[in-house]
Amino acid sequence: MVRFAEVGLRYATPAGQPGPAPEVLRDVSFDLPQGSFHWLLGASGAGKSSLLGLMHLALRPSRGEVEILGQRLSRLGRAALPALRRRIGVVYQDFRLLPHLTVQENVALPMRVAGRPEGQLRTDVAEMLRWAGLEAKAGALPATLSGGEQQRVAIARAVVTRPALLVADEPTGNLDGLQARRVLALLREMHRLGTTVVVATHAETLVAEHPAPALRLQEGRLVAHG
Ligand SMILES: Nc1ncnc2c1ncn2[C@@H]1O[C@H](COP(=O)(O)OP(=O)(O)OP(=O)(O)O)[C@@H](O)[C@H]1O
Repeated sequence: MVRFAEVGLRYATPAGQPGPAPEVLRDVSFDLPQGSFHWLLGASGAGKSSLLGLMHLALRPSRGEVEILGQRLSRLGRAALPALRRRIGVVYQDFRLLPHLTVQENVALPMRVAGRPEGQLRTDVAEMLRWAGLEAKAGALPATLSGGEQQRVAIARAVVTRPALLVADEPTGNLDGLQARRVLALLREMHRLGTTVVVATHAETLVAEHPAPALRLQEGRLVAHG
């Protein structure tokens, strides 16, 4: 489902700096089975966001092989990337909702982009809003919602197209304990429904409450997997 083999990642060298930038991920190898749930742990700067960026195809490895949903990136042309990306849901710490669109319109957006018919779109969006406990907020703009509500909109938007892989980058980082638990409950529910889920976090309390296999990074290297 997700396979990394000897992966290295180096960002572009900033202009005016001599030599290549250092590798921020080094020799990272692991295999995540379909339908698994994994925490992604590590100190600030360890490389968690970079690793997630590779998983959701925002980045390409500088060396090694990344295989996502059975597709090897090294063999995938640029033209094939958008279709593969649409099978991956992404949730960010800062929600990244479109501020001028209502909750309902934000959740509908990936379906519009995928060209789904209007009828199916309305049914699926309504179902997602119910699932995320947001029916009463369907017509609201993001700025009028709490952080926890905004993150639940972001999750609904990430999963409305039923992605096979869902990655979340510090999804509870801006939330209090109760809101964080509600957000995590939605991510766990997606896992129960068969989605492969990876959640990067610093929230040790949540991790302790929900024991699951973890990938642990230290200075760009994978130091634990299991
Ligand atoms: N766009 C970028 N260009 C250059 N270097 C970057 C870029 N993004 C991240 N880095 C560097 O890569 C390393 C890993 O950063 P990354 O954001 O992946 O870590 P992280 O574990 O997610 O940290 P945090 O928990 O603070 O979000 C850091 O040294 C960071 O400075």
